[in-house]
Amino acid sequence: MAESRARGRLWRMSSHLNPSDGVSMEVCRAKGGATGLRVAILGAAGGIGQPLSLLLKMNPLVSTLNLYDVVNTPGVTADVSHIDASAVVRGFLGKDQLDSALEGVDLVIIPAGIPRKPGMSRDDLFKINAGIVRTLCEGIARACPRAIVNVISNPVNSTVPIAAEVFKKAGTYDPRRLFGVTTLDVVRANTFVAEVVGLDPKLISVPVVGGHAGVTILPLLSQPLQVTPAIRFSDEERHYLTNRIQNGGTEVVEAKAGTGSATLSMAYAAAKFADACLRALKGEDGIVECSFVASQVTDLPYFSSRVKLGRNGAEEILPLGPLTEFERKGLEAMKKELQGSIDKGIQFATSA
Ligand SMILES: NC(=O)c1ccc[n+]([C@@H]2O[C@H](COP(=O)([O-])OP(=O)(O)OC[C@H]3O[C@@H](n4cnc5c(N)ncnc54)[C@H](O)[C@@H]3O)[C@@H](O)[C@H]2O)c1
Ligand SMILES: O=C(O)C[C@H](O)C(=O)O
Repeated sequence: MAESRARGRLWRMSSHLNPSDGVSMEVCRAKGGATGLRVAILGAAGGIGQPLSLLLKMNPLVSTLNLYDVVNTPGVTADVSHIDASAVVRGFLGKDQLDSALEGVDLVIIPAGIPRKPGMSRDDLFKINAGIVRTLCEGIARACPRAIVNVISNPVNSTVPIAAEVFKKAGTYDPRRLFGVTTLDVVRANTFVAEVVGLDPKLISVPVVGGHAGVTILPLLSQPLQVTPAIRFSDEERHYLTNRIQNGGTEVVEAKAGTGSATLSMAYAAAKFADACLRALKGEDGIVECSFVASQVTDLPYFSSRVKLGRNGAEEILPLGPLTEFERKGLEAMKKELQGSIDKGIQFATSA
C-alpha cells in the first residue's frame, strides 16, 4: 500500500512536467528556483539534445529548463527531471508548443536538425536544416526576442546568417545576442595539441577562428595560451594538427558509420559555451570564448573569433592577434567558401 501510494505520487510529479498531459503542478510546493536563469533547448530529444539536457539540468545557474522537440520530449523530460539538481524541467512537444517552450527564456540553444552521414558535407544538410532553423527563430522572435541564442545546427556558416535575417525581418535583431557554437573546434584543438605536446588539455587554449566547416576552421596554433614557455610546433606537427582539427567532425562521422555525427563531445562543448553565456548574463567579468558572430574583424560579415561576453551577449570582439605566414594563408584560403555559405544563408532567409 505504502509502495503504491509512493508510486502514484511519483507518477504525478513526473507527468505534470509535460504541459500537454493536463496534469497540474499542485502537488509541488516549489515551482523552481526564482533567482536562476531560464533555458530552452530546441531539438532536446536528439543525439546532442539528450546529453545536453542532462548537462544543463546539472548547471546550478539554471532554474528552469524547457525541453522542446517534434518527437519524444515527454520521455526525455521525465527521465532528466528525476536528477536531483534544482532546475525544474518542462517538456514541450510539437510546433503548437514552440512558443510556450520559449516564453520568458533567457538562453535558447538550438541543436535541432539532421546530422551528416559519411560522404556528406555540412552544406549537404542545408536543404533540411535551413528551414528548421528559420521556423525555430521565428518562434524566438515572437516569444523571447531578448534571449541569447546559441545555434548548433549545421551548416553553422549558413544557419547563423539565416537566424540573423529572421530576426531582422521581425525587427528583433541584436547581433550581440546571436552566436554560432564553434566550441567543439576549440575543444578538439586543445585535446589534439595536448596529445602532441604531452600536456594536460586544461592547460591549453587554442583560439579557432573563421567558420565551422573544413578549411573555414582555422586553429591559431601560434597562440595556445596559458603555457610557459610558449609551445612551438614543427611544420609537420602544424600540418598534422591543422588537418586533424579541420576534419575532426568527419573523423567522428566516419567512425559512427552512418549512425550520426558528434553528439557527446558536442553536448559537452555546447554546455561549456552555454555556461559561459549564463555566467556572463549573471554579471561575471572576463569571460572570453570563440564563437561565430556578426563581425568586423575581417572583411567577412560573420566570423568566429574570441569574443568577450557580458550581460548583453557579445560585448567585444577581440582582434585576431599576430598571425604566422601559415595562418595568414589559411585565412585567405577560407574566405571564398565562408562568404559563399554566408550568402547562401542570407539568400535563403531573404527570398522566402
Ligand atoms: N556546431 C557544431 O559544432 C555541431 C556539432 C555536432 C553536430 N552539429 C549539428 O547539430 C545538429 C543535430 O545533431 P544530432 O546529432 O543531435 O541530430 P539528431 O538527429 O540526433 O537530433 C536532432 C533532433 O532535432 C529534432 N528536430 C528536427 N526537426 C525539428 C524541429 N523543427 N523542431 C525541433 N526539433 C527538431 C529531431 O526530432 C531530433 O530529435 C545537426 O545539424 C548536426 O550537424 C553541430
Ligand atoms: O561534422 C559534423 O557534421 C558535425 C559537427 O559539425 C562536428 O564538427 O562534429
